[in-house]
Amino acid sequence: MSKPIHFPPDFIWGSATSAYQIEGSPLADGAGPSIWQRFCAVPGNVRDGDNGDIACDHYNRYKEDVALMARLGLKAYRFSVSWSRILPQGRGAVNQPGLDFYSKLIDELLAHGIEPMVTLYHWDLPAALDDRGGWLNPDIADWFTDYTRILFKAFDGRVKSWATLNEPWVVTDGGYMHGTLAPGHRNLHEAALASHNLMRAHGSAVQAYREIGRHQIGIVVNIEPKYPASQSQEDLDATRRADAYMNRQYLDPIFLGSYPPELKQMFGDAWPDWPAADFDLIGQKLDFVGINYYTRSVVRNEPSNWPLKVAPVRQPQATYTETGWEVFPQGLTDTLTTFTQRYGPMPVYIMENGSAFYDPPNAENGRVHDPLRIDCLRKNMQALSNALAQGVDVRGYMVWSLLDNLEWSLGFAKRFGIVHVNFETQQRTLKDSAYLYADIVASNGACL
Ligand SMILES: OC[C@@H]1[C@@H](O)[C@H](O)[C@@H](O)c2nc(CNc3ccccc3)cn21
Repeated sequence: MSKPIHFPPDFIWGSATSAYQIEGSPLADGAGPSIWQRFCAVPGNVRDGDNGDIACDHYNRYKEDVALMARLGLKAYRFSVSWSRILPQGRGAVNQPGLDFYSKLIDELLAHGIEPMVTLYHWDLPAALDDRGGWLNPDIADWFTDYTRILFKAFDGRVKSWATLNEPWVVTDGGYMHGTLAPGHRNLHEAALASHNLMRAHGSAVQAYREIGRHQIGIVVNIEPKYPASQSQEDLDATRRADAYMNRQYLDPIFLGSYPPELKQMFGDAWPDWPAADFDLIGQKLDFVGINYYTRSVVRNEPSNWPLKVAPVRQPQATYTETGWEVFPQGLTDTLTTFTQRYGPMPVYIMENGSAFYDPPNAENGRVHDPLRIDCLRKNMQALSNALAQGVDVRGYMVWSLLDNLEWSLGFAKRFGIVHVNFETQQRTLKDSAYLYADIVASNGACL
């Protein structure tokens, strides 16, 4: 028996995207290249040789896309700023046309009554900074802070919600541990260093915001709850290692003043004793935490798997998405209640939640029927409502994603949008899930 679904009257419903995945025109109007421009140019890095040169052409079509958001009745829109549009060299001279684009986007959103929620870094590091070591160079904390100050000064009068980083775990694990994402490194020592520098940069930017800003700032982390495949000690230990590495690595230093001890055990001499002063910087008070939830993982011990010695266990009865993620809405409830138990009550936003399924437009009527995405959305709404009923202070939900877009190294083949994009014609078509989401927004969930 499912529990009654209820959301607070001021609950904020929105959608989320990121710059490199939707904008296109990466070098337009003086912008500099990012590490994703470089990564996509290396054959084999991205499926089908896809890249962000055009993507959803949002750089030119942002007014059309804001009108879509208004058509859906969205109250907020989470987007990221491309650092190298603002600072083509990553630091130094400001590119005014880059600032102008985001200023126009923000004004268009506000004109439609849609709150802009800005992510300052969503993986697209300026290539010029990568040439100076990127996240491996301790100076990046200052480079990032200088960049964020420019945006705080330019937009804090109109932007009331800022997030420093999107998913430092993915940046580190994909970009420096396994090399599956830009900049494509595979090095344990580099992964540890990049991870810590990301957190130093985060703390430094929050510190700067406290001097300049008047609204709220937080961080966005991905949480994938881990469940042991068995109650054997090996599997219980493996589950704890996986949870420490993916879920606690970034929130513990912010809220508890130290990294999970499992990290030193896993990384060995690749994990130094970080300076105590760094934790004062990292531990800046936040106004909210953004959580991206997609799936859970059932974990077993696997000694042969570098470096965590864990392996996922597929669940035979479960539904899996096109990205191989189990549909497990209970994991959303568990993520939120566990967060509150570990770090205490504080405002939380679900900044990403969605699913990739293959839903081609109907040849006759052009409609895009996406029943599996609808089922996933409905179940996640129930799970979110259950977390609220258990007292978790969830303030809003941003569906990932507004548009089908460039799914990083998976290219355009994996589609998360509630709006279908024909990448040849750039035609947008509301999927059935978009109509449902519009009803959810309009009724504040009462339609469910
Ligand atoms: O994969 C869907 C989205 C992606 O398009 C967003 O840019 C990114 O913020 C995002 N994060 C996750 C969840 N975390 C994750 C886990 C393993 C690999 C990659 C991402 C999913 N997504």
